[in-house]
Amino acid sequence: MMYTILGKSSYVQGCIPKWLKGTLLRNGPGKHSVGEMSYNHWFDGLSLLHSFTFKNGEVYYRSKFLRSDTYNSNMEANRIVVSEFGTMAYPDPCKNIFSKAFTYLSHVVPEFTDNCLINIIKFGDDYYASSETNFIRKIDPESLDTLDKVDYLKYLTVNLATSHPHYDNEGNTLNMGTSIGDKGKTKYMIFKVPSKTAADNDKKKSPLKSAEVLCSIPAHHLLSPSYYHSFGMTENYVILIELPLKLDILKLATAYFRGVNWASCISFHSDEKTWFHIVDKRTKKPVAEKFYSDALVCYHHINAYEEDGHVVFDIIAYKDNSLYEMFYLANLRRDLSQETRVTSAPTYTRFVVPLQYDKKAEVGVNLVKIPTTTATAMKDKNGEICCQPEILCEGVELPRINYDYNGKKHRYVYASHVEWRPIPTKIVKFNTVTKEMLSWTDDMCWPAEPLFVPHPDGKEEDDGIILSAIVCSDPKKSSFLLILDAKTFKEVGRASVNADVHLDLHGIFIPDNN
Ligand SMILES: CC1=C(/C=C/C(C)=C/C=C/C(C)=C/C=C/C=C(C)/C=C/C=C(C)/C=C/C2=C(C)CCCC2(C)C)C(C)(C)CCC1
Ligand SMILES: [Fe+2]
Repeated sequence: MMYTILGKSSYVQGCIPKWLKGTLLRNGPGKHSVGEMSYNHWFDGLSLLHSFTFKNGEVYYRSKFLRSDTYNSNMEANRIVVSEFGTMAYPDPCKNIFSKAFTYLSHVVPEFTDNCLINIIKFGDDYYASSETNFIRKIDPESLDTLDKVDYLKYLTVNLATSHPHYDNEGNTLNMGTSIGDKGKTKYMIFKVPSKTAADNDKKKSPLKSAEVLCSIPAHHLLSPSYYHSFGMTENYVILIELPLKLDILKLATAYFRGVNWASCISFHSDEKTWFHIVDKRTKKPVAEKFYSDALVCYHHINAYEEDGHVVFDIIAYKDNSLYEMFYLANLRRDLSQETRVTSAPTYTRFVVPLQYDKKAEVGVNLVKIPTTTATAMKDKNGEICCQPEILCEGVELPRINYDYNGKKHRYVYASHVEWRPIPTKIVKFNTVTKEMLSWTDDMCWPAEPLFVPHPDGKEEDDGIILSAIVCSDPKKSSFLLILDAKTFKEVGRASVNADVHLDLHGIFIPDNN
């Protein structure tokens, strides 16, 4: 078993920029078996936090498991006793189906997992490890200790919430969640947690106490809300994509005693539309027009911005949900043969939604008036607007931008390059205007999501560096933190870590402003 690791990097090759001060804090699945039992899916693994702290040109590494209730219960039982999205767990495996059903019915609303393995969210001055259930776990960003267990349901009626919030210019956090069956309605809720609140004076109060619902959008179908993993935000609008990738509430409610995992209650409907909801933050209402496109799956929004009366939003899109299938451990263990590869590549996709257009325009006339894009939007015979995207490139995932450009027109995107396998081998910088791609790769190196840190005196969008934790699959070499010049994508330095580094998912950089 792995314990806390804390140490100074054993050696630094190249250099660590003097101005780089702060902590890179990341989250991801770090343990996929407990005792004799294993999870079914890579996204189910127990959260392992790790951090790289930059101080006086040196790098300090730290790693700790999130001591969630899920982690503690599993460790105590020496097996998996709490269900995750891809693994249904039975605390008492000896029970027959009837007693399982009884246990289930006597806990009509079972306690969901607090194994928050996806990302780190900042609410007010607090940092939380997050997943997509109603629980988040406050953490100490310095020691990586696990603190309070926070239930969104105490403050808002959200049963699920994303791990990819947005932060506005004032530092407020905006996130989106799904409220299932509250007052007979299933709806998507956009909520805002102010950066500075009355809770600042009372450190014991959660910043979520001041959470405010900006807008609620009813789901198209009461019993089958869509799954979403992130959303987009411009200066004035929030973009929610209602995917035809849907949760079936009736199936979810019976999954436990049917002996299937929750993931089997999600399905992709290739014959349905993908709806775009554009919410005006000023009026707190969605714009009246109905915008849609063909069926697609999206986990990560890249960025969104306003241009000449249009909302432009960039996402990583797929033709189906095969990415989730690819990450089942049985598929990962299998030799990566043709059948286990994703059947649909991640594509950098741009949609353009016209907000101001000639309302008398004929059916079939392109309403997009931005000359630099091939994305279109046309009225159909029902008066709804059908959008067709522009594809900018293929094979990129885990996208990051210079976050100072979030909501504004960006040019550069940093991402993992995906070659039809779940193993990352390359990170890239993509220029959305010239379509030029710069890349970094090295033998037996698996780079994590590349994160951009701006230079404090930077003038241009790409003035800064890229940080990525590299897992080295060569047992003779150690894993390291990679630093690239964001402009040239050339290596500035690497700091080797004398410990096992896990392949993580997402994280944030916390600048040290002192
Ligand atoms: C509360 C509730 C519940 C539960 C839930 C849960 C439990 C959830 C979880 C969830 C989760 C937990 C999710 C996750 C997700 C994730 C994702 C979506 C991710 C993505 C990723 C990616 C995309 C990646 C990629 C990559 C890598 C990593 C490496 C290599 C390469 C690549 C780039 C491919 C239910 C439904 C039952 C009911 C209702 C209520
Ligand atoms: Fe994500």
